[in-house]
Amino acid sequence: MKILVTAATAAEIGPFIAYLEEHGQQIAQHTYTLFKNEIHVLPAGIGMMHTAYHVGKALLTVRPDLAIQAGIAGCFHHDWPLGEVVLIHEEVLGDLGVEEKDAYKDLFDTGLWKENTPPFQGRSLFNPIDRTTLRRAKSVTINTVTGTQPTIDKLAGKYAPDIESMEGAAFHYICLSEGVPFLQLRSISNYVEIRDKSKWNIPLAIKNLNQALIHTLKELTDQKDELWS
Ligand SMILES: O=C(O)c1cccc(C(=O)CC[C@H]2O[C@@H](n3cnc4c(=O)[nH]cnc43)[C@H](O)[C@@H]2O)c1
Repeated sequence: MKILVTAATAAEIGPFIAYLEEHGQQIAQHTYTLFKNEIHVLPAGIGMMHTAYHVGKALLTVRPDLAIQAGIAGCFHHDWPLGEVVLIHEEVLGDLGVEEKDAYKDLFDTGLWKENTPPFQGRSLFNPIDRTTLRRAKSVTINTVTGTQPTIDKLAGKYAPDIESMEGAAFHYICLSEGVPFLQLRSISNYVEIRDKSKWNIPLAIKNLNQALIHTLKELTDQKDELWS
């Protein structure tokens, strides 16, 4: 299988790249063989714009059989442990819309976007693949990391998300539009709360994310024939 592995920053998949260098074989720039797969590695940049451009271009040039987005993320639930890796099965957009009086309306509320316009189902971008042992989670994608109580209340009340990232919805949209099977793995580095970066545990989140990524690739290789049936 040809597999594209993308992250916002190289640091998030640093241990995975080190693993590829040690256990795989480099066959071109950013390209390795591992477990009989051809792995293309792509740090795409933070945010939806960079993800849309770089991942979109890679889908068209590499034509992978599977795309994996791996990254750290914020979590809305304080009883989900820092460092847990989850599989995102549903994505929504959290800050694309208009402010009107005291209310926030997204583009579906305004009528500028219509529900169920492909690849949306309702107002969400779902991943039809669901075959890992990881906890499934719903994520909201935003442009500004949430750090105040009114924004937490707005997002939690409107979308009931588990997780927050800055790229996930763009990744789902691109892969669904191009018909490329995909997985989005997110490791919890922090809680979505009033901002205090000293409480984030990025090293733990990155360590667990990369272990889960390697484990997932091994599992996928073993289950290759039944995965897409
Ligand atoms: O400071 C560092 O050492 C460091 C190392 C690796 C990555 C980073 C990042 O800042 C990655 C940005 C990336 O993280 C996602 N993220 C993480 N927490 C949240 C959140 O609470 N809300 C939204 N996004 C979050 C996001 O997808 C960024 O792309 C720093």
